[in-house]
Amino acid sequence: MLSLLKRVFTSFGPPVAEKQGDPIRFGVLGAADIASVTTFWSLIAALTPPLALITPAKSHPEVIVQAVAARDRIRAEAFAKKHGIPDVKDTYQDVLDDPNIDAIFIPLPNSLHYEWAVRSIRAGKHVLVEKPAVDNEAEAKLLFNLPELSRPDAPVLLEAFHNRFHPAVQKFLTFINPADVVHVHTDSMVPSWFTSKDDIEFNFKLGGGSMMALGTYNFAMLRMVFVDEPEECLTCSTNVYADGIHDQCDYDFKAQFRFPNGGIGEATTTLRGPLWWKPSEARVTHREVVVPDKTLPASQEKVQTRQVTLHGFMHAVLWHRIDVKDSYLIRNKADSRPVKAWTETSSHKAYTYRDSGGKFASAPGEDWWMSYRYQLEEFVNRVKGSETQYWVSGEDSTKQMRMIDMAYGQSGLGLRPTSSFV
Ligand SMILES: NC(=O)C1=CN([C@@H]2O[C@H](COP(=O)(O)OP(=O)(O)OC[C@H]3O[C@@H](n4cnc5c(N)ncnc54)[C@H](OP(=O)(O)O)[C@@H]3O)[C@@H](O)[C@H]2O)C=CC1
Ligand SMILES: O=C1OC[C@@H](O)[C@H](O)[C@H]1O
Repeated sequence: MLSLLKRVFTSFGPPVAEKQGDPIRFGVLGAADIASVTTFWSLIAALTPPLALITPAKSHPEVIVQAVAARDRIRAEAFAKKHGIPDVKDTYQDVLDDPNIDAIFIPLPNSLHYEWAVRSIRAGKHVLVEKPAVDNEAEAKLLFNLPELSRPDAPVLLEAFHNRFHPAVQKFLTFINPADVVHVHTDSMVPSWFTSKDDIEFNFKLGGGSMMALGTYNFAMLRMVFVDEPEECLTCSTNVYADGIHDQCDYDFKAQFRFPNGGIGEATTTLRGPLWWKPSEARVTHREVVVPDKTLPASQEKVQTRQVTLHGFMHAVLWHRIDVKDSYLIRNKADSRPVKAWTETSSHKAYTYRDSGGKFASAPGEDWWMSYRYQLEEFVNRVKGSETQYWVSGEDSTKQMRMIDMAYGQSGLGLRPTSSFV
């Protein structure tokens, strides 16, 4: 308990690193802050820039949050003062036009990601754009194939899929054999008192919907578990506020996808969940496989069925647990009659890559690093031309948007609208 408190406390108030070398100077577009809070969701939303960039930047020796702009300058000034950001600009474009700024963080409503990412890249800036990267696959194809991105000195562009960078998620994947996966259940939620109809998450024009806000994390887990893309969205049922205004924005959904190995991936999310928050969960069931066992007579065989569950795939720094359950059976080959059955279970945690071992074992990190901090580490590595251990490519983000489109297509709510910006 003490170590949990210490870890969480330090993750929100990390030690401040002395800035060194040639730090990357970030500009932030938008200044959502506590002043604009009306619901718990808007509190979380107001925390997006602090969580995703400002806090992680404190402990990173090569990152400075240099400038911010908001639609309202007074609000931007208050935000800058509160977070110790030196420069306030009058407009988002002014941030992009500042030669002192190297990288742009885009925590705007989803429908504005495409436009401001394109503008930033055209201004020669590196870009960290909030998830979902854009509104739909068509936008993703345009954004991630911008000619500026294939030049030798191309800027770095990353969809801020923070949880994927956390060692817990990577460790979880090491227990899975993708070819043998038959079923994956994923769920994520926030309680109903977190949200209100007025949140941007329920505004269709701004790219709202629970699949965009939370479900995309479930979808990414499915894609990572199968190491493949879904062939079809079999079902997608949704609920909406049917009031003539919010009708196209799901406040919850349940979708099922078929993957190329025949396995089924299921995602369910709600922005109007029960009172108590429940950590996100990914539960993977493998098919039965024969395990060689030389101690058995030739007439018998040993089979194993594995289930792997990651509790807390979104906010692993707060708490997570990986449960591995192997069910074994020794049976007669001739008539499948069971001879002996038993179960072996183990639980694992990985707050650092040292803990997780495997191919990323040498990657840096502390147990109090949030997923956002791990993400920032890799973003900086890319910008500096250093090796990255883990990355979410533009191709990956485009496939992610294709999956979201599949689900919205199947749901009948329709794809999120494409930007008119060219
Ligand atoms: N990684 C994370 O932890 C989280 C990520 N997100 C993601 O962050 C992004 C922003 O979502 P969220 O934080 O909920 O958003 P907010 O409602 O807090 O809005 C973010 C900012 O968007 C700006 N904005 C510009 N145009 C508009 C407009 N037309 N309507 C409303 N706002 C506008 C506002 O900036 P200004 O100050 O200039 O007025 C506002 O501060 C989304 O992509 C979401 O998916 C959301 C929650 C958590
Ligand atoms: O995108 C998000 O939305 C919901 C939040 O709980 C979460 O922190 C964030 O990543």
